[in-house]
This record gives sequence, structure tokens and C-alpha cells, in this order.
Amino acid sequence: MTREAAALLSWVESLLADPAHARHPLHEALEALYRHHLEEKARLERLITISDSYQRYAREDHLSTRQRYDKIRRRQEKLARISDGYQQLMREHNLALERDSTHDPLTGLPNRRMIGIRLEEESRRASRHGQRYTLAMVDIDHFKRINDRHGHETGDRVLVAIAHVIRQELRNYDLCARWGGEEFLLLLTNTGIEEGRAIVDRLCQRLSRFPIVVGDMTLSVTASAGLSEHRAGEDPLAETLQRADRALLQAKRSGRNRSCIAPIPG
Ligand SMILES: Nc1nc2c(ncn2[C@@H]2O[C@H](COP(=O)(O)OP(=O)(O)OP(=O)(O)O)[C@@H](O)[C@H]2O)c(=O)[nH]1
Repeated sequence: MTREAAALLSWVESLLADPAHARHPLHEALEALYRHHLEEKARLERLITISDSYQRYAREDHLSTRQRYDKIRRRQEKLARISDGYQQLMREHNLALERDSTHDPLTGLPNRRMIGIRLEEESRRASRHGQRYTLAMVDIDHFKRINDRHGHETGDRVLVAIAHVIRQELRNYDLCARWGGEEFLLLLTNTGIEEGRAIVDRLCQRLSRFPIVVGDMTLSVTASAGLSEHRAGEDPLAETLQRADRALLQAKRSGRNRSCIAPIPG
């Protein structure tokens, strides 16, 4: 209420309260007007109070809606993060599973399963496009002695070192798998038997010269190898590999530290 309005009201109140004006003809009308004014003022104040609470309620409601929304959004973001992390974990887990099922855990080389798959593929390619490939079974000589003399753990470390040399020596498109204990199967793609032999002999030479350091010992190994060239249409495991195995036996029997080629049958 403005100062003028307050002054007017108190003037009216003092006029109404003055007994000198009690019989004045306008006294009753002024009093009725005054009461009406008071009622209107009270009504207005009630309305203002209602309006204030409504606005406060609306503000609070807006705030709590926002808070609810923010909470849901945060929860969804958290769920998305968990889901992303879970998916990443599954991807890594699947990769690890895939790797475990196709690689030898000791040397990290492909295992029998993987080279079996590659042999099938390579054989199909050979039949379709007339491409050649050569298999070489490489077996470390007298490996048992290393285990017997220095223990199995040292034997393991020697195998890891051998795998490292083989990996370095082969071309990118060749494949070497750990076939068994101290046996490594090489798949030399797009390679005839003579070229294959040159590769394998170079590898065996490298192996025999490679100093394998285990603790304070330096060991060396030699290897024997049997090679066979795949013939289009034949079974890679039952025929090509069998011939390479027989050639390996021959290399062992001939004194080890050498390679032998399987004769082409028929
Ligand atoms: N440390 C270690 N030794 C292994 C592993 N797998 C196989 N061997 C050993 O490799 C040796 C293979 O011995 P043999 O088959 O008799 O052959 P070798 O002593 O290499 O003799 P030749 O092949 O005839 O030259 C055995 O002593 C096996 O225990 C392995 O993962 N780690």
C-alpha cells in the first residue's frame, strides 16, 4: 500500500471514529465503503497468497522434474558406460578365446588347429589356381637331452627362442605352427620344393648358429627337416604331411642336422 493510500485510510478511520460526525448523512455510506474496501483488501491478499504458493509450487515442481530427468539421464549414461565396457570386455574375451584356440600358449605360434585350417584353404587355392606349396616338418635334434640336462623349464625357454628365430626367418606369407613338443610345421606358400628346401636349410643354419641364452648358460640346437610339395587334389594331412614326416625320419636316420625331400610318389 502506498503512503498516500495509507494516509487516506487513516483519515477515513479517524472521521468514522469521530462522534462529531456520527450523525452526518454520509457517515453510513463512508463506513460501508470502508468495510467494503477492507473486504476487498483481504480478498486481494488471499489471492496474492494463493498466487505466491502456486508459483512456489510450480517452481519446485519444475525443479523436481528437472532433478528427476537429470537422475534418469545420469543413470542412462551410467548404463551406457557399463554396456560399452561390457561389450569391450566381451570383444577382448572373444579375441582371447579365438587366440587361445588357434595359438600355442608357450611359443605364441599358431597351433595344429590353425595350420589345419590354413592347409585346407591353401589346398583349395592350389587346386583352383594351380599354385604350389611346400610343407616342412622341422624337428629339434636331441631335445630330450636339453630337458634332461637343464630341466623342463629351460627346455621351454629354448622352445620360445626357437619359435622367435623361425618367425624372424620366414616370409610374411608363410606360416609356422607348433605341431607338437619340439616339432614345427612350416607352410611355405607359393613355393616349390627346391625353393622350400633353400628356405628351410637357411632356417636350420640360422638355428644352429643362434646362441640361446638361458640364465648364465648359452645353449645351441640343431634341427632336422622333412619337406614335401603338395600335389593338387591330394589330402594335405593324410598325404602331403605324411610324406614330409617320412622325409623327416630319413633326415634323422641320416645323422640329423639336415633336411630331406620326400620323393614325389608315382
Ligand atoms: N621343455 C619342454 N619339453 C618338451 C615339450 N614338449 C615336448 N618336450 C620334450 O621333447 C622331447 C622329445 O624327445 P624325443 O621325441 O625323444 O626326441 P629328441 O630327444 O628331440 O630326439 P630326436 O628328435 O630323435 O632328435 C621329450 O623329452 C619331451 O618331453 C615342451 O613343451 N617343453
